[in-house]
Amino acid sequence: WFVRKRRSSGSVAVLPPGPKGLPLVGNVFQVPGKHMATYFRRLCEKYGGMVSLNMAGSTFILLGTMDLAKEVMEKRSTKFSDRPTLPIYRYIDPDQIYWAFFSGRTQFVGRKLTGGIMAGVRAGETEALQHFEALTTVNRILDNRGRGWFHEMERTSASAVLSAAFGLGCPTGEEPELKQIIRSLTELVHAVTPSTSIINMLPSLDLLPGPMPWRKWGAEFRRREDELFDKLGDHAKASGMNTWAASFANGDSKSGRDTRRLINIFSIAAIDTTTAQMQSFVLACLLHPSWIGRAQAQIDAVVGEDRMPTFQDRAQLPYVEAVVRETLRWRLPVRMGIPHQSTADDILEYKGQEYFIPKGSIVYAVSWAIEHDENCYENPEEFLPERFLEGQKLKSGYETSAFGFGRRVCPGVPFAERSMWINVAMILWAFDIHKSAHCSYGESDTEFKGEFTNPPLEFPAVFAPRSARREEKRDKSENGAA
Ligand code: HEM
Repeated sequence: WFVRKRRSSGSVAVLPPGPKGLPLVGNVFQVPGKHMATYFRRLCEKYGGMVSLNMAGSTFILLGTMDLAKEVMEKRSTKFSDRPTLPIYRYIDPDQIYWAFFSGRTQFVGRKLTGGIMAGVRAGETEALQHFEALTTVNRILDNRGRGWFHEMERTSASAVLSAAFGLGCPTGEEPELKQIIRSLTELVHAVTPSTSIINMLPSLDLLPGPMPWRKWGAEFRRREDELFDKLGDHAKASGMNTWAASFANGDSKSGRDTRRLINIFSIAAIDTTTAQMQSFVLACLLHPSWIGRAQAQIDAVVGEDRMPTFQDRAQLPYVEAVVRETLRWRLPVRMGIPHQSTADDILEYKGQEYFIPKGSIVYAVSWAIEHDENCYENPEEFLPERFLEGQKLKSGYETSAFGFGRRVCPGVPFAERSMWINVAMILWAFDIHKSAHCSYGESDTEFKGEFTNPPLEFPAVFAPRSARREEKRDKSENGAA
């Protein structure tokens, strides 16, 4: 456990500090099955930003400040951009179509294709459909008087992605493809949370021969997902539209490699995260409502009552932008990021001490600590959009850890931020959101799912239309992005 590296200068670098573990297994039994991010954050706070854990021989390095995460994952990205594999991946993704979990050729091709797609998103190509989805959400919440709003966030996030990726909008939430994709996602997120699958914790169990439950489940999961994505791909082809699936299907044809399937991870990575973010936005309205009046005053001044916000208003609505940023900071969906793995030994100087990071270390940029670092954010538990504003303008130099770092940074950022912006703008324009009479929802971890992505657990909320005029105007709103 006392790994040290002697430098040519004669000085000795040691592993970053961390809790004492047991012989052989190290800290394995100290890391909780759920809410790992909270445990990691506590360690980062206790040990001063950088922590190491011994997980039965493999080293976990936790980075709990923005500077550390940028130094390791951005400045040293040549050594820190691999992904650790979990034993369960072998069964759920034998062909490595989930490039988010692997490195090498699939990741390279995936990112190249995504670069082209996101250039289109930045140029506004998807704004019309994102506008339409947000408008549908407002209408559905109004029609249902707020009932089912929680799952509406799932519908709108999934429908926006399925429209862009496959030309398949899901306006009712009852579409079988939407239900299948959400079921798939729930199973996947559960399986890839390091502590929830038995062979992730005890890989030697995988030496047992025969039809073990994880093998049976993995094969069945893959079969179902392939069938679903084949169906979605066929739909995209038949639509003749300029979909993301079409770009993936045509991509990298020189090598003859099948790139069609890479769309799988690209679309599912988009849904759970954006859903969690929208649900946390509503939670912020319930638990920390003091800012809402200021946001609505700006929207009212720019947009008025006679039409709904559109992407064309974005530059005039910095407060909405600040709300999106604060939601991403306050309750981010992927609280401990997706880990990177190092491919070479390294030495890092931090607070006057040299620390050794051995090759093969599994490195977490713990966003849950980074975004609540008291040295960067005053009262980090409060929801205060103003922290991103300077007077009426957005502060310059915005940075967030919510989308990860370096070569693995989330490629979907332009799409994600547009979806969040238009939904937040329209919901604030249309509704006053309150706690329902019997809702005692709080902020503790018990109110969150605590897995790989970390949405709040379902809770009721009251969506009161702000005026009869808005209610009347909502479904007559023109598609302002077109
Ligand atoms: C609020 C929304 C989102 C959040 C918070 C989020 C967060 C993240 C994070 C933390 C990572 C890991 C980055 C790293 O390893 O350093 C990631 C990777 C990824 N995200 Fe997102 N994401 C969001 C939306 C999206 C969307 C909309 C898409 C696609 C349209 C997407 C596609 C992906 C893919 C494919 C990866 C894997 C990249 C790789 O390994 O090279 N995400 N995301």
